[in-house]
Amino acid sequence: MRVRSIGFSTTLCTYLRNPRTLHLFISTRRYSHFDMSVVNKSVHPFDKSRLDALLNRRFFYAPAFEIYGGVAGLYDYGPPGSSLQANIMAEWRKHFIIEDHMLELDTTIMTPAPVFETSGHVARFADWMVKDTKTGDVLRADHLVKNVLEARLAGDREARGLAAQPKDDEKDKKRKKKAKTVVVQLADEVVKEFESILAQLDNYSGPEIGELCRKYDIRNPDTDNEVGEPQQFNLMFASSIGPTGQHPGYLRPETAQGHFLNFSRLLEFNNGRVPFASAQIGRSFRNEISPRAGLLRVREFTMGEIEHFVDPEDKSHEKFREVRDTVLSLLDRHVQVSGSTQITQMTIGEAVDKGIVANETLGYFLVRINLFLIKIGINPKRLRFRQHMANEMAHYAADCWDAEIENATGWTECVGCADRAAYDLSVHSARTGQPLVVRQALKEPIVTEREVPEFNKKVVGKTYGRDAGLLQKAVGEMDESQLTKLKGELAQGQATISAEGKEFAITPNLLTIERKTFKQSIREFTPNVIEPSFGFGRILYTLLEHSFWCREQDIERGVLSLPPVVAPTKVLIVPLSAKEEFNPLVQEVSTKLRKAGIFSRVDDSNTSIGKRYARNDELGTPFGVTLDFASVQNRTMTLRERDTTDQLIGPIDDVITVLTELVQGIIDWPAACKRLPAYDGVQAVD
Ligand SMILES: Nc1ncnc2c1ncn2[C@@H]1O[C@H](COP(=O)(O)OP(=O)(O)OP(=O)(O)O)[C@@H](O)[C@H]1O
Repeated sequence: MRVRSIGFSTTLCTYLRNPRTLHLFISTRRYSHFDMSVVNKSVHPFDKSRLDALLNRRFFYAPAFEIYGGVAGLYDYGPPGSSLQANIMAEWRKHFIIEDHMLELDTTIMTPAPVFETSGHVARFADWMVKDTKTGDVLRADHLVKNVLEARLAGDREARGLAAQPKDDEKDKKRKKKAKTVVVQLADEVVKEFESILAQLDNYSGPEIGELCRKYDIRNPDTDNEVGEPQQFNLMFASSIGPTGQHPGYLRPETAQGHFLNFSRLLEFNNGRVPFASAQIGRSFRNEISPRAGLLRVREFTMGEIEHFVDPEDKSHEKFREVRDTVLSLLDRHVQVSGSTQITQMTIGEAVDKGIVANETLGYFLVRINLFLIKIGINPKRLRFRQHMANEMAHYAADCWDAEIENATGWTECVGCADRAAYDLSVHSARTGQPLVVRQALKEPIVTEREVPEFNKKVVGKTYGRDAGLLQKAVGEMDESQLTKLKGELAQGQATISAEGKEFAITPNLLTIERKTFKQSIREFTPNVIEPSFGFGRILYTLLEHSFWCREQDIERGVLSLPPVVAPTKVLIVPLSAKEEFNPLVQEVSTKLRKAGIFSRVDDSNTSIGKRYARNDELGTPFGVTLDFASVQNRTMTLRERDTTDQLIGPIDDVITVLTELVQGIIDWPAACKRLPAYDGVQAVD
């Protein structure tokens, strides 16, 4: 056994030469000033089929009900997928709920129909679909246009000899397959038109999409048949509650309504004060039209939603100062409407000051979302915030931004962040008669004066009989200046009022108008809601894509460079031999790691150590410790880092201390290399 000690800079160089570890290194906050342009030049270009095979082989997830033939858009997660999702959600709870003292909820999935009638989901939670005119196959209208136009642009690029950039290869291959790309050169104006349509496709209404299909002869790529007019399809799964079937209900398509319906209780819990936020992780269901994109579009998925309730007259955020200087990649609506997808790098402070992002609270959440995604391992170079265009946004929303992450299928919305104004609370309050409002004691009471009309009811009734109500209504609707004028006329003895074609003569014994003083010490208002809404399945899948690479020397050796914070297993314990004398040591290390709160697994399978590590590289296990004969004699063990395959060695307890700090994110690998000597003894491990 040979022990070699190397300096920090040598280790750091090895670490930085590897594009994957360089990415991890840079994405930690401490090194965020590094130039990211060198990242993602992986030796082997990304191959989605290899990743899919790995995820299937290692049972990250698989089609549900597979042995019955499966159902599109329904997936089961296996052991590593479940752990990965659980770890992402645990980090989400820490990053959002605990950091900002949010009030956590767990509300029901089954929801009575009146709730979704009131929220507008029954009428409007729909996508546009088109039917193949001959086979009746159903396609989502906007996705059809997107796929066909993108395929034509890919065909044009090929015809012009502009071989797609390596980065686009995967996308182009997929599109060609999906939309039967033919290599045809398009006129320059047509290319511009297509690019402009694609940049703002979300802005088109159903009938407008129908026009696009006719104008550009967009057909079903599977059959080459024409498609019919777009029709709306409601995405909610309908059900009924109770044995009589008389109480219709729906499986919720988002968790948000559960927050709004509990608003009064939450407000009371928060001592009657806003701002505050509620948060919930839970399942949602959407009957997607044609889910064919793996975890990116499914019919049942887990969401994390935050509803931040804020005073509509003050949407500042007390922690905005802390995040002002954070630079985000923004794609605002004006850029998209001009047909471009050019991203602007801008600090959130500047974006809010210039009115590009509507308010500080929305800006604060965009930064927090950005931080969270980078922390769990999303590549910041492939993350942008896209603002909704006017038609894309709900009519009541004040502003809306999507965190989009680039993957092999293009840019995909993974988090929506909307300012929903007062819409939800107002409609539920109007329907139920329950006041969903904040009552705020004013520091200084507001004193106002105004003219108040008072009828002598007996006299009015006697004089005008049934028309008395008409007269009272007309006076009641008068504004301040009309009342002042009427008061002046009455002071002269008599006045005349017209209402609905009738004339009423009035005298001071019938109506008096007096100036009165009013003191208001309570302000009542419906709070506005800022809503960040996360889909964990989409985040998990894009994270797997961003983490996947193959070793330079062997394309068959896939690695998932998941950061320790989310990796399903943090440490692999590898006894070099199955001999019984190793057992007490394996037990000891395993117990010590468990006590340190580190999830580890023992791999004592009867296979070579290299194969055991390779298997765990595919599972994203960031660290491995090897126990060999020297360990039994000297109580030392080696520590291997997944991405560099570098190894260190030290006394068992020292290695566990360093490991604990690595897993908790207190130190990174280069720092660990300063704490323990390098080991290059038994090279067979790789
Ligand atoms: N069918 C789905 N499958 C997986 N995740 C989804 C699905 N629909 C929505 N999500 C997730 O829930 C989040 C919030 O939902 P939201 O209603 O804003 O999505 P959406 O605008 O309907 O998405 P899309 O336009 O892609 O259908 C999304 O950002 C996404 O992460």
